[in-house]
Amino acid sequence: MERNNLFPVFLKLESLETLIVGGGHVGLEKLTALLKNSPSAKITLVARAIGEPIKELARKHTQVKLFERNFKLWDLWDKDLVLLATDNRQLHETIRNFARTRRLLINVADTPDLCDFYLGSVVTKGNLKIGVSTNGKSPTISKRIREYLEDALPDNTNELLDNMQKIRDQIKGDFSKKVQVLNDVTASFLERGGA
Ligand SMILES: C[C@@]1(CC(=O)O)C2=NC(=C\c3[nH]c(c(CCC(=O)O)c3CC(=O)O)Cc3[nH]c(c(CC(=O)O)c3CCC(=O)O)/C=C3\N/C(=C\2)[C@@H](CCC(=O)O)[C@]3(C)CC(=O)O)/[C@H]1CCC(=O)O
Ligand SMILES: NC(=O)c1ccc[n+]([C@@H]2O[C@H](COP(=O)([O-])OP(=O)(O)OC[C@H]3O[C@@H](n4cnc5c(N)ncnc54)[C@H](O)[C@@H]3O)[C@@H](O)[C@H]2O)c1
Repeated sequence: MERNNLFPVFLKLESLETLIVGGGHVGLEKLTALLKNSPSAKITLVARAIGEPIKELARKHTQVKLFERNFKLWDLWDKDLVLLATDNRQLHETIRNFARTRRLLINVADTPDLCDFYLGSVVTKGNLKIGVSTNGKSPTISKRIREYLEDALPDNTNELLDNMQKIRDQIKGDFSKKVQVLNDVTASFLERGGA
């Protein structure tokens, strides 16, 4: 059976520099996804024309910097992550090739072959976060699985995490004893809908 070989990570976007190129519909989607997860993400968005919804978002998140002009290669110089969302495929290929020489990680809208990473559907309940990927097979199924998990996870999930942190801090003894206690107290978490 084919399998998903992508390696998931959870990035601290407040301490990384992210560049988005493109200020239309897809640029807005990517910016929204980043800010929804990481409201303080450091993001620079460059586009020849920037739509009003993006300008509105940038007014609410003052660390987001907008530059309404053509992309320039030096936009890549101080960046860690790059997301391309223009309507110019040739430009995407050129930027992608240059970004790779600098070992930048890049996502190219609608072109999985040019992506080093994909965005996923994201379930968030307080401190719990679950990322969903279908390996690019069907973003719509990712969205459906997100909706299913959002519904299925108990509302008190974050309370449970807070309680677990307290228990973790209190348990004394060696490591294996600690792991055993933590496993015992969570054994029936999903059956009972919370501890
Ligand atoms: C998860 C999510 C995150 C986000 O973007 O924030 C995301 N796409 C979302 C929605 C969505 N995107 C599209 C539709 C229309 C229906 C459809 O085509 O299915 C819908 C559904 C909708 O909007 O209802 C269009 C589309 N998307 C891609 C292609 C190109 C291709 O597949 O070749 C095309 C065709 C464009 C065209 O027609 O030309 C490619 C990618 N989209 C991915 C992520 C990556 C794979 C994730 C995975 O493995 O699951 C990947 C590979 C790269 C990337 O973008 O990172 C977000 C759900 C947010 C949520 O949870 O609600
Ligand atoms: N809108 C969708 O839902 C959708 C769905 C599937 C695929 N796509 C594809 O995704 C791509 C982007 O779609 P969109 O709807 O966001 O397009 P759009 O026309 O709304 O936005 C394109 C953006 O790219 C900017 N741009 C173009 N050349 C530039 C340059 N040299 N430097 C800086 N900025 C530049 C434009 O100013 C604009 O902000 C297109 O290729 C489209 O075919 C879009």
